[in-house]
Formats: sequence, structure tokens, C-alpha cells
Amino acid sequence: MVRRKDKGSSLAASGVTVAFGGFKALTDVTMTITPGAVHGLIGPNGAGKTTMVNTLTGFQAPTTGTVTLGDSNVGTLPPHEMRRAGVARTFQAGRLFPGLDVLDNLAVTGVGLGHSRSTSEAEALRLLDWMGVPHLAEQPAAGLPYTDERRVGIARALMFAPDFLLLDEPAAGMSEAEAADLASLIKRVAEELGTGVLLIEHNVGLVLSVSHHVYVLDAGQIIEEGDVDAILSSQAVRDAYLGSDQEAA
Ligand SMILES: Nc1ncnc2c1ncn2[C@@H]1O[C@H](COP(=O)(O)OP(=O)(O)OP(=O)(O)O)[C@@H](O)[C@H]1O
Repeated sequence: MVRRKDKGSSLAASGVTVAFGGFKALTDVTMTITPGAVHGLIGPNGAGKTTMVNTLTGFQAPTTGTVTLGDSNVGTLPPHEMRRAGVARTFQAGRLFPGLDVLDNLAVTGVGLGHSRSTSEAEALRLLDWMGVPHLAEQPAAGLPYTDERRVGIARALMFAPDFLLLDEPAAGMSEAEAADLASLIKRVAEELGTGVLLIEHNVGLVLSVSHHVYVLDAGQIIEEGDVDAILSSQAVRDAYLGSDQEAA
């Protein structure tokens, strides 16, 4: 195990609206990510899921509403300060440094967080070991198989055990078996590290299999939230999403 934290504070959006010119990508969204639990965020294409992740990680300032971390208002912090405050994310594209090996890709993040190079390398090795992929350490980032690239992206986000981890479509392009491995990793992150996870996925079955609480966005608004049973029995969800081109499982 890497480390478990019990910080108790939450990452929350309250009444968040994000407007791009006259278009509202999010309207009055309220959402809470609690430590040690997995939260799902689903919704049709263009619903505002990535905009929500951007807003919770400092990549997008809310037009109105607040983002709080514990008691602190963090809505205007830039991404690197959000990361230092304990809020990490992955991206749909890997965004690794192709000229570095995996160990160095992770160590760079540690150094960016203010740790020494040797402490960062030790953390990277411990983390890769905890994830069951120690053999990746010396692999060049360029040319990594797709699934390993995804794993390294998650490992990088997990350097020095952030309090919150936001995953933007981590299973895209994965086989069923690979998505199942990812599901078990996501559960371990919440259970063993105490991290609060927000999972955005088009793979609704994956989201429902790991999430304690699910939010459903449609056209920038939360149309439903609750546990898996609540989502599966929601007519609003069926109408807006599950009944369109996606299946629940
Ligand atoms: N920087 C921007 N400027 C203008 N419009 C934007 C911007 N970013 C996102 N949008 C619009 O906001 C809406 C929500 O986009 P967003 O990417 O958050 O949705 P999504 O639910 O993540 O979609 P997908 O499932 O297709 O990834 C879309 O209509 C998108 O075109």
C-alpha cells in the first residue's frame, strides 16, 4: 500500500455555471466529491462532463458559483496550485513526456510538487509497484502500449497520494478485460489510499460497477444523482441518456 489519508474534507462545486460567450456549458451545477469514495459522472456527448472536470481542477474558472476544497474557496486557483492542494486529474490524451522513461515522467511530477528528485523517484517506484506494474519504470514513454500509457497517466496523477483524483474517460479504447483491471484499480485508489475519485466515462457499465454515487449531466445540468439503483430506476436518465445510444451495462 502506498499511503492512506483520512483528511475528511470534500471537493465541492456549488451552483456552478460556466458560460462560453452566450453558451452555458454548465448551469447551476452542485456536486460533492468525498474522500475514500468513487463518484461517477455520466451524460451524453456534450453534456458538460469535461468542462466540469476542468472546473474542479483549476483549468476553467466558474462564471458564477463556487468551488471549495474543505473550507477554502479554490475556484480561481490555477491547475498547478490545485494539484499542490491535493486535486489531481488525468487527461483523455496521455500527455506524457515522450523523450523520458516512465520513472522520469513520474519523478518530474514529484519535483514539480516540490519534492527532491530522489524522494520523487522512490515514490514513483513504490507507486508502480503498488499498481502491479514495476516493470514499466524503465520503459520509454514513447511507444508504450495504449493501456500502459493510460496506467502511467493515472500513476502520474497519483504521485504523493492526492486527496482527490479526477479521471477523464480513462477506459476509452480499452478491452473489457482491461476495463475490468481499471475498475479494480479505481476501487483500490478509493479504499486503500482514501482518495476521493470522480470518474467520467462513456462506459456506463464501468461507472455503475465502481461508483458509490453517480451524477448525471444533460445539456449542462444535473438531471439525476444517487446510488446505482437510483440511476438505473430513473426515467429522466433513461429519457436523456440510457435510452439513446448507450446501454446501462
Ligand atoms: N472552450 C470552449 N468554448 C466554447 N464551447 C465549449 C468550450 N469547451 C466546451 N464547450 C462546449 O461545451 C459543451 C460541453 O462540452 P464538454 O466537452 O464539457 O462535454 P462532454 O460531456 O465532456 O462531452 P464528450 O462526452 O463529448 O466528451 C459542448 O457543447 C462543447 O462544445
